[in-house]
Order: sequence, then C-alpha cells, then structure tokens
Amino acid sequence: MAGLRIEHLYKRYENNGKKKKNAVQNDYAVKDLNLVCEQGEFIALLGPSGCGKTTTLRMTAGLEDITKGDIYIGDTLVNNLHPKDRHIGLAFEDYAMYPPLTVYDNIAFNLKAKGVDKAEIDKRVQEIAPLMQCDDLLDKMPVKLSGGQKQRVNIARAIIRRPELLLMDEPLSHLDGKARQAMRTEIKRLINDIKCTTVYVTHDQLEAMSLADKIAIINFGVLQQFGTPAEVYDDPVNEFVASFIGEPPMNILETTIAGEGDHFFFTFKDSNLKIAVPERYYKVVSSGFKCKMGVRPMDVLIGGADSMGTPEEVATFENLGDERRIGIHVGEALLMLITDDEARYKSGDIIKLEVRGEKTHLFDIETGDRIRE
Ligand SMILES: Nc1ncnc2c1ncn2[C@@H]1O[C@H](COP(=O)(O)OP(=O)(O)OP(=O)(O)O)[C@@H](O)[C@H]1O
Repeated sequence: MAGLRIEHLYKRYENNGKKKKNAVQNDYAVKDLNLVCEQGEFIALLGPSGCGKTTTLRMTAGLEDITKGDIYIGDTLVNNLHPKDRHIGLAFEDYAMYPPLTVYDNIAFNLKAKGVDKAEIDKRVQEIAPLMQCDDLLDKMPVKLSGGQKQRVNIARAIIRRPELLLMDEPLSHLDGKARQAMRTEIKRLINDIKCTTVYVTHDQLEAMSLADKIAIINFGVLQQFGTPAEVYDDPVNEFVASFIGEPPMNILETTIAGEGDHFFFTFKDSNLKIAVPERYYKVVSSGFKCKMGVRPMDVLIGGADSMGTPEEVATFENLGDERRIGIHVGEALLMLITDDEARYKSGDIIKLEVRGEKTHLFDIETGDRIRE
C-alpha cells in the first residue's frame, strides 16, 4: 500500500482543432492540480461532467500522457512508468469482462497472465470472492450477471492483485438507486477490510460524502477545495463548492447589507425578508455592501404562531415522505427550506420564516470566493 502525490499536474488534449463535447474553455482538461492522498486514505474526485476527473485518474493509471507535472505513487515518480509497473488496481465504469470466461477465470485473469502459480491464484480468488460477496458466482458466465454482480466482480478483479493504489472511476454509475446504495455500503466495508489507498471518481456528491476520507472538488480542470466531507460542507471556500455539496443545494441569494442602529441585516431586492448578519462579519460589511448570502435549506425554519419571523407566501411545496420542501420567492430567487413538520402546505399559504443568521455564508459577487470574517 502506498500514498499518492500529484504535483502541478496539467493536461491538454491535442485534437487537431476538433473539440469534444463539453471541451474545457481554457483548453486544459486539468490545470495545476496538487493533491496528496496519504497511505490508506480514500479520496474522492468530485465535480460536474467534463471537469477533468477521469483525465486525472487516467494519468495516474498511466493510460493518458501527462502534459506537465509529476505523479508519485509512494516515493516513486511514475510519470514514465508503464501502467502494469505502477502496482495499481483499476475498476472503471464499463465492466470490460471477458465474455467467454467464467467469473472465476475473469477474476484470476491478470494473475494467470503474470504467471502466478495455480494454487496461489486459487487461494487468492477464494479470499477475495467472499469479501466481494461473489463466491456463489464463480462458475457463472458474465452474461448471466446483474449490474451489481458485474460490478462486484469488476472490483474483485482490481483488488486481487493487491495493488498499492486502487483507482475507481464511477463504479456505481450503471446501477439504479437501490442497488447503488447497497454497493456503496459494500464498497465502504471492503475498503475498511483491505485498507487500500483509493482514489474514487464520482459526480455524485452523496457518494463522495459517504465514502471518502477527503474530497477533491474540481471544476473546469481546477481544484476548488480539498478537505474532509465535514470541511467542504461546513466551510466551503467558494460559491461553487457551497452549491455543489448538499442536497438540496445551499440557497445563494444576492443581497445588500442594511445598517440599522448597531446592527446589520441582509436585505433582498423586491422582498421584505430581513436576516440578521452574524456579528462576526461586522468587520467586513457596511451599509450598502453588496454580496451573495448562502444558507442551507435546513437552516431556514418555519416559526410558530408567536414567532417574530417574516410572514412569507409559500410558492412551492413538495412532500418527499420523510421530509417536506418548501420554496419561497425572495424577489426573483427561490429560497428553499426543508422541514420534517407534518403539516401540508399549498402555494399561497403564509408562513413565518426564520433564518438562522449565524449559519449564513458570504460570497463575493464577482469571484464567488468566500468572504471571511
Ligand atoms: N480523448 C480526449 N480528447 C479530447 N478531449 C478530451 C478527451 N477526453 C476528455 N476530453 C475533454 O477533457 C475534459 C475533461 O474530461 P474528463 O472525461 O476528464 O471529465 P470528467 O470530469 O471525468 O467527466 P465525466 O464525469 O463526464 O466523465 C472535457 O472537456 C472533455 O471533453
């Protein structure tokens, strides 16, 4: 098992003028990426489609040339090493199994190719198969497997080589909701068992939040933030991260600060809503200051009958069973709140809105960067 270090990594695809769909605006698919994944850590590369996650993984695997920068696996600079010499396990999105071979032979394939002796191969397959819950599939042909079973075999194939580093690219993307959730739990258990350094590509923030020790959030090839799930959720560095992490996303509204006496409030165009600015921001705001205010839907509350909250009209109501989502127009924007309150609302109902001012974040209107107290 080894750690991974990525230093000032760049990738520019040479396309003879032709561009792929979603091609990056700045021509770099990956731009000045720096990442450290400690030995035994599980990191997720997270970002929207086309942001450069797969490109980063493929460069790490040696399947794609590096334009500039260095990749170390353990202390070894691997820039010019062949993939088979990098001691990596790959579990990619498409399950490229060998159709004429049984599951057993698929799992054993790479060890056989390396000339590992039969008894050792059998020992390892018998070790891995129960771990991936595919021991009862060993005699089956790939065509007979469900999506989840294929994925389990795929991961078994990747880990049987006892890689220094396990690279997974959207391994759950072919699965539907329930199977996805089940496999997520299995992957978590597996990684706990084998304690392998892992880099996991996903565009699903829930997957990243639930599996990873640390998440690297990427946009347009540029690393936005690298931190634990709690750090990226509670302390986002910019508007992009704040709105990418969390479901439903953080409410982000343009605001003008108004001073009243000794206090400051967030105010909004064409709305009566007024939210107290936390005192910790008093050093950086002034009356008339324009910025964006972010607040998570669970920090917007419905006040009781005696609440001092602002009366607001319900615009949208969704009942999702265990939670209800309410949308309120604030000028042209829609402010979402989540409640487990049993009450049913309909559009036009009036509720008292209370916003937990201490939970708000401020962002620069132009750059989207967090404004820190
Ligand atoms: N072989 C290629 N030739 C040219 N451009 C490419 C190639 N592969 C990827 N790109 C471009 O590089 C950028 C990053 O793509 P990449 O596949 O790494 O993103 P991603 O974040 O993994 O996206 P997805 O989640 O959709 O797989 C995109 O703009 C994409 O169009």
